[in-house]
Amino acid sequence: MSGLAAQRRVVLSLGSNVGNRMTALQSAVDALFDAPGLEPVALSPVYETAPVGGPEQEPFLNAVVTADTTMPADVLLERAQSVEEALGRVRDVRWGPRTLDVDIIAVGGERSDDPRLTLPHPRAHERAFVLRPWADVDPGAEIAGRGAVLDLLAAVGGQELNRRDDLELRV
Ligand SMILES: Nc1ncnc2c1ncn2[C@@H]1O[C@H](COP(=O)(O)OP(=O)(O)OP(=O)(O)O)[C@@H](O)[C@H]1O
Ligand SMILES: Nc1nc2c(c(=O)[nH]1)N=C(CO)CN2
Repeated sequence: MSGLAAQRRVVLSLGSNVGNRMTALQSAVDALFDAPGLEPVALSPVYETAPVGGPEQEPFLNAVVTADTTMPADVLLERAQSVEEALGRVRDVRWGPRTLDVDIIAVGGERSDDPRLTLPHPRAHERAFVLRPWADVDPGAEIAGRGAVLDLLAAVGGQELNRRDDLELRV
């Protein structure tokens, strides 16, 4: 999958529901953009969200980050996973609690069904905690093969989320 790639817009989803959640999100932003290769475009507002799926667990803080890059998608995944590991993420329970989760939602219009990196993210279209902050920073966004983010958001029901205007990510 590696090789030269054109510049394209990438969409990353950040989530935390263990420990100091805001510190985890801000540290993730710092680490993602610390190394060269990823140019920040926008940081969404921060939302407090009820857990979707998995065991009973604490509420999450979620946000979306957009950036431009020429990095191949698999290198981007390595960056995302190394940021998760640096923040102490232990992979145990599926959809369970985590200090930091970095999901790659989209890499331009690329599509992949490789289980190591599925693009667009296979569950993004049904997650208000991804769609709401993404639409905040890019109201015209679309998920390849699924449709407009705002239409998808309107179709998702019953996922509680509250915008936390007292919290702000910075780059
Ligand atoms: N678009 C993607 N973004 C991040 N990881 C992905 C993606 N597609 C496939 N994966 C793979 O999914 C594996 C599990 O990821 P992770 O532990 O973050 O899942 P999760 O956050 O618990 O659940 P979900 O995938 O529903 O968000 C990773 O090892 C990774 O290789
Ligand atoms: N509210 C919320 N729920 C989740 C989240 C998340 O980030 N926020 N992440 C999950 C696995 O990626 C599963 N469920």
